[in-house]
Amino acid sequence: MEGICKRLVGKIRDDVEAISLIKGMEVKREGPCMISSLISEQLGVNCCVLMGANIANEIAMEKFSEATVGYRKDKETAEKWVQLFNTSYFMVSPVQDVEGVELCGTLKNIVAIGAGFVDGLEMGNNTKAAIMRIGLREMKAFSKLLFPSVKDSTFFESCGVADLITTCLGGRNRKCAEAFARNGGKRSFDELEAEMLQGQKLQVYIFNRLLLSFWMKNCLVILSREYKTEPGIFCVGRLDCKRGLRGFEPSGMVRAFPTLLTVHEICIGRLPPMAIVEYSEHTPKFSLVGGSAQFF
Ligand SMILES: NC(=O)C1=CN([C@@H]2O[C@H](COP(=O)(O)OP(=O)(O)OC[C@H]3O[C@@H](n4cnc5c(N)ncnc54)[C@H](O)[C@@H]3O)[C@@H](O)[C@H]2O)C=CC1
Ligand SMILES: O=C(CO)COP(=O)(O)O
Repeated sequence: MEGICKRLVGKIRDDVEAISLIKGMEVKREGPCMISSLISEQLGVNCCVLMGANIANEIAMEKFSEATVGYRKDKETAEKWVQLFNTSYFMVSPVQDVEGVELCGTLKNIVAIGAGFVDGLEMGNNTKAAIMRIGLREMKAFSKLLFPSVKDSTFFESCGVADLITTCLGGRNRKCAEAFARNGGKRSFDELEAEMLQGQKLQVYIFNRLLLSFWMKNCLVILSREYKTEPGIFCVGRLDCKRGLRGFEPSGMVRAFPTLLTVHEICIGRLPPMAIVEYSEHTPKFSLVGGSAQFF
């Protein structure tokens, strides 16, 4: 994104308004970076986001769907985006929660991989629904951990539960994950992506691959920062913000976000596809992130 933005610097007017349709995020050494923030910072413009249950070929066929515009402060601009995108078959609603909307569009892709594993293992609809529900709960918790301003209500908009459902039923991540599980994890995602997606790329696979390293490198930073404002809330596992990384246990993260991290472990071959249910069935130890009601 930075490379693309750099090419635009100096070529656009100051009063330009931007909107990002990119479902993903950059993971930098200093922490996660939302694409809308990156665009705002690089180009010095306000940037909203448009996310929702919007598999492209269905929209191209003008089948009815909904979408969500996430905005920061300026409702008037959000209303303009709504007016611009709204059609008789594409219904757009504004939500003042840019990070929440963008994180929904990002994190649902990880849950979709989990749903694909369930399909590949032929475990049925109840199991898939369970993974979707547990995944949604972890999406919300993880989003709020990153941005405490994220609203619960955002997860009930098109960008939230609706996008999660469509992606887990008909998306590309689900499709490749199904094939991955059918092959017992023996064929890589890169290989399956090249073979099955006809030039399309998996969504946020990179983020997924980096999830664990992101946690290792950054959770202390995030936790310490937030710890100052919300005492007692941000303790994962035996990580104690005051004591630094001493006593840090990756298993604490698994206990707090079993589904998101199990998907990661399966993708990199550390766990077999079947682990998706073995770990997800453990009740997440939300007490580990303390003040659990604030997240879940
Ligand atoms: N296809 C869909 O149903 C939907 C897609 N989106 C979003 O729209 C965006 C585009 O999606 P698609 O067209 O389906 O994806 P795609 O996989 O067909 O195309 C993505 C393109 O981005 C290029 N790319 C990747 N990294 C790059 C980089 N660092 N610099 C320059 N180019 C790079 C890839 O080579 C590829 O050509 C994605 O961000 C996706 O999250 C959102 C909603 C629905
Ligand atoms: O974001 C999407 C649907 O809203 C596209 O989903 P997939 O990337 O899973 O195909």
